Amino acid sequence: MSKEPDRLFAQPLGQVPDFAFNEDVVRVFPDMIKRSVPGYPTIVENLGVLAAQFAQPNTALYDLGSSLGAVTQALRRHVRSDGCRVIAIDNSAAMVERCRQYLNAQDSMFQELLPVEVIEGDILALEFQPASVVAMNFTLQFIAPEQRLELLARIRQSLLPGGALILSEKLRFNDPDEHALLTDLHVAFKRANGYSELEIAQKRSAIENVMKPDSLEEHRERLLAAGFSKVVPWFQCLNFASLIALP
Ligand SMILES: Nc1ncnc2c1ncn2[C@@H]1O[C@H](C[S@+](CC[C@H]([NH3+])C(=O)[O-])CC(=O)[O-])[C@@H](O)[C@H]1O
Ligand SMILES: O=C(O)C(=O)Cc1ccccc1
Repeated sequence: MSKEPDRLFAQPLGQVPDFAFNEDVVRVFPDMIKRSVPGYPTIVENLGVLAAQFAQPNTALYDLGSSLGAVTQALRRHVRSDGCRVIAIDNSAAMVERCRQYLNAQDSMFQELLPVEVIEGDILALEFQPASVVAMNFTLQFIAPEQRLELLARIRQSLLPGGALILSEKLRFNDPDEHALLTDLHVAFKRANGYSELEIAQKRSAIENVMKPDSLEEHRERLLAAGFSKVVPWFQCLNFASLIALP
């Protein structure tokens, strides 16, 4: 499968277009996300372990904004509860097409994997079925800020007792010094992973209009407003974190 390195922002682009999950991004996505998101492999691997603790028999497990299905693969490998199925959804046709190929490859390599359905669609228009695990791994930050609370409230309503939402996001920080420090350290992480100053600068301007991170405090308050009873951060690496929200 694709091992193509991410060079999408290596040449001067003049006007940098807004970031979109198109075919060019799909081709380099595994490399891009690993070199851009500190802790990403650890989060994905442990998401499967966490999900296995919350999964209830005969329920749906959602992977919202599934991209190439990395989280779906972890859910299928780790969850052992009877009668569970994974529903992966993404609104990028290019992502969904490649995701289905990766999942077919996973099917041919492992036995006893959970069944999976991959939907090309908008999570804002999704009719949720009763679910025990909802994973949103770096997807909420791409949803328009004014639509986030309603989406989380609908997820909360679909969650069964004993289940959980696992939410991973890039964070903003209310304290300007903390924000500057962790942003600088994230740039150092990208540099250490081989990105040039030009690549880092052009990617920053590509995502600034389409990806709007919130602070941990904003996440906690909104999750409580959406009806969740408890919010527990379980991972943070620099300005990237993952939370467990309990119904
Ligand atoms: N409204 C929407 N409806 C459906 N999908 C959407 C929507 N908005 C954005 N997306 C999709 O959400 C995904 C976000 S990437 C998730 C990584 C993955 N979870 C991973 O763990 O590898 C995060 C990142 O690239 O930083 C993209 O595939 C979008 O097409
Ligand atoms: O690259 C960045 O700076 C990010 O914040 C993460 C990211 C990763 C992949 C696509 C878009 C944003």
